[in-house]
Amino acid sequence: DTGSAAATPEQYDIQYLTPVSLGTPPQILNLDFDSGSSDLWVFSSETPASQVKGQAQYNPSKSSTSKEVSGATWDISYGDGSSSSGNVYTDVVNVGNATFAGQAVETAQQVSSSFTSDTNNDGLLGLAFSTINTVQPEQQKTFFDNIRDDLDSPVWTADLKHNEPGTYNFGFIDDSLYTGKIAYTDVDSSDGFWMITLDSYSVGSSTSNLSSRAFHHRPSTFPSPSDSASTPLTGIADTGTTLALLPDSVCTEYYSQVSSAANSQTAGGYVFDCDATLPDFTYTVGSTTITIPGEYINYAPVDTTGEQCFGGIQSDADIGFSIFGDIALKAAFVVFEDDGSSPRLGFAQK
Ligand SMILES: O=C(CCCl)NNC1=[NH+]CCN1
Repeated sequence: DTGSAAATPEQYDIQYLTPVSLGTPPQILNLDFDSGSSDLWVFSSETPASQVKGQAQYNPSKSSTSKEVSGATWDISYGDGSSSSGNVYTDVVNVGNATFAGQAVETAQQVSSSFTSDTNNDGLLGLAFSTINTVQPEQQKTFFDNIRDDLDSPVWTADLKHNEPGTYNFGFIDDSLYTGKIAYTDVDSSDGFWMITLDSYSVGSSTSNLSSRAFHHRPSTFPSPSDSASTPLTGIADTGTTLALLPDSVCTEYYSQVSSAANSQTAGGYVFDCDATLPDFTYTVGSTTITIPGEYINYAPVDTTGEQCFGGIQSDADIGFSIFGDIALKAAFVVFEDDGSSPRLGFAQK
């Protein structure tokens, strides 16, 4: 079995929506595929009308294959402070022809205001590890965990793009979607996330040739060997988070290259003049180097005046790890591989 479906960005690539078929006859909802969480939940006939603003709603009573999971409930909160909760059914779920008959479909009886106002988002499809699925008393499996053994290969891939539709594939690696080689790195799934360590990063036109060998009489003004060219970054690959949330030291290093940049309390992060030229941000996984173009990091205007813009790189302070969100992932072809025992993440240029 394999599946392939489009990942279409909302404005400013704030999130990517993918059509999913639920039930019999098919009910199509557009869901946010989220490698940072593990619940498949949908706006439903059980969602109060006051909390629905244009979203499509899954109606289990209109599906001949839905079954209520008696006594099961779910309740989830996300890193951005949004939340939702409700009941649980199983039903047929089809993503681009990859199908599972008994997928847990979590129906929302409550959604927080940011979901209500997100009118095109009909729910989330979690793709982190099932150990953090929130259904009680019997935890449920993610769509990927359910279909993994039926897939040609135990992988799903993300080819997210800037301001244009990309692709989520299940069960196969489409070699036409990337260039060069895919470099893999081990995943620590102990917290339920696709947590990895990037080998290094660099800001702007790389100074990484200032290796200790090349400048053994390095003037004191040159970066020391501990500079970014060899500093690792540990964080989660999270398709459900819009920005790249990185350590304060990295943010300081990055925005020190942008003369108009300031860390604004009122805006909630680093802002700069919208006409600023931003440096690229590069990260490496093994022998593969991924460059996020500076223009991707000029994320969006702060307000309708369009004078100040909000950065795509922001601080990961108070989270405990970095979050490599869409800003970081859309520059790469990303392979999420899990054979059930030793998960890996693969990165390639494209
Ligand atoms: O919640 C997180 C961060 C986990 Cl540390 N990512 N996924 C998501 N979905 C909606 C908003 N954010």
